[in-house]
Amino acid sequence: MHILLVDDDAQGRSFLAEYLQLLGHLVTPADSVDSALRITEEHSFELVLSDIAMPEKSGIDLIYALQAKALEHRPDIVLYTGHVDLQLAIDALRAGAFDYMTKPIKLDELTSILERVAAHQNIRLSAPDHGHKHRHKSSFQRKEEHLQEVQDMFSRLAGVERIGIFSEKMWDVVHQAEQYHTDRSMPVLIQGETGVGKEIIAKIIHYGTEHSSLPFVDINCTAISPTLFESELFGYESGAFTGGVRQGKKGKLDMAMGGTLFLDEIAEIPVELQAKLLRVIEERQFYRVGGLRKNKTDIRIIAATNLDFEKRIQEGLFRKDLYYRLKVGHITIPPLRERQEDIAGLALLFLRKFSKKRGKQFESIHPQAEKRLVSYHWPGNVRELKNLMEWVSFMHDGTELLEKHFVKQLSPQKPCFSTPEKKRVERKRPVSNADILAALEECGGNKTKASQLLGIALRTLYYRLDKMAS
Ligand SMILES: Nc1ncnc2c1ncn2[C@@H]1O[C@H](COP(=O)(O)OP(=O)(O)OP(=O)(O)O)[C@@H](O)[C@H]1O
Repeated sequence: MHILLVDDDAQGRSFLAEYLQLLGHLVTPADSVDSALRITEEHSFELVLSDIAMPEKSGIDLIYALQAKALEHRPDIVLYTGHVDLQLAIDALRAGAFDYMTKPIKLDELTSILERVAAHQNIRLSAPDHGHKHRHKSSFQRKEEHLQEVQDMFSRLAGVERIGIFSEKMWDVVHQAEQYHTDRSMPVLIQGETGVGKEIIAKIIHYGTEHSSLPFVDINCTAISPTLFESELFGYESGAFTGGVRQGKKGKLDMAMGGTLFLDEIAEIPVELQAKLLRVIEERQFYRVGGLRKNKTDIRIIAATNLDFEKRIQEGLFRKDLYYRLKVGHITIPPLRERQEDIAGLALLFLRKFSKKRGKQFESIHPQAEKRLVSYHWPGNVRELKNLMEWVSFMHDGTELLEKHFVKQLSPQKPCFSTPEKKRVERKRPVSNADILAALEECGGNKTKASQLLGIALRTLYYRLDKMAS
């Protein structure tokens, strides 16, 4: 890579330059932000590696100045600083830095960042070209190679199932998650529509880069009744309930000790439990149901929601103090339709995975089919795309995914049922699994239509289907 190295300290600069050259990179040094900006007018770089604190302008000023320039090729920017300051790191990442390091720079950390920048730059260079069929195909093949590289890296880093990241917006999200991983005391709130990948990001925050073997315990706040919620979360002492286990039971807080408690769908936690949860987070201790002894906690809290928190607060359904306590760290995952660069890569990843599982041949996606996938609005986000690819590899076979394989499954932009509200009011009993299957059949497998027919949220339908499948 061609690296622009910006540091006012000549000694530090030459030490770093020497190391980067030893790794085979071409290094251009600069001693200030202004001189770096002048150099970028004549040369193009894959990486700008810069100190944050410099006498006149800072590394963060450099990010903004580079963003304002119409560069032919956009470099990734990595900043470093002598102060361990999480806020500064967050500011740098928010400004658009690719990553952040603290001095003294650890060479293995630097090497791993360089590898990630190289993979990221490769993805940029292989952005799909929709103009010409043959160019399109070769760019797709290049993308497949990089996809492999990136997936391998993520399965290694996060210790979770293979994930695909192809858009800059998602790379930014992943970098923020890795940054939050470094401070366990900071609660993190993840917001985003249903199916965008909030749980995956929660796992990256938890597992981080060193494959944490500490527990990751999740609790779905919508799936448990208020009475059970308390015993699920706090556990109970022996004799607390008639019918409870004689020797008592550990709660999720106990199970998550030393690790992470992931509170999914947090905005829907009953109001009466919010004060108790706030107390646990603030005091880091809790009572079991029926217990007299205080138990200490040492857990990281990550919460997620797809609801509008501000609205819940205004409606009196969520405590403001708990909201602010949870969102000390904060990540928003954009919906899939706002990161279209992810769609083709993820579709191919899922298509191959499910084809392999079912002994089918699917290997690639026809450009017309890709165009259709990319232009669809994906109300169920990545989960909907994943389910669609599973359905296709179940129903069809071939080497290339064609538009006709899936087009009938896509829901129209506008719901086809004009009176979903009326239907919702008419339903008096809870939706059973049989109702769900019947609705899906009636709607030809289209989940958006089926959820409207049933009068339940699309995400509730996905949740119920996941439960039925497991
Ligand atoms: N980047 C990705 N790569 C691979 N799979 C992904 C990615 N993002 C999401 N998925 C898959 O999509 C599905 C939905 O993701 P996840 O459960 O993390 O979403 P969520 O935002 O937590 O949804 P909900 O709000 O409904 O709980 C999962 O099966 C997950 O594995």
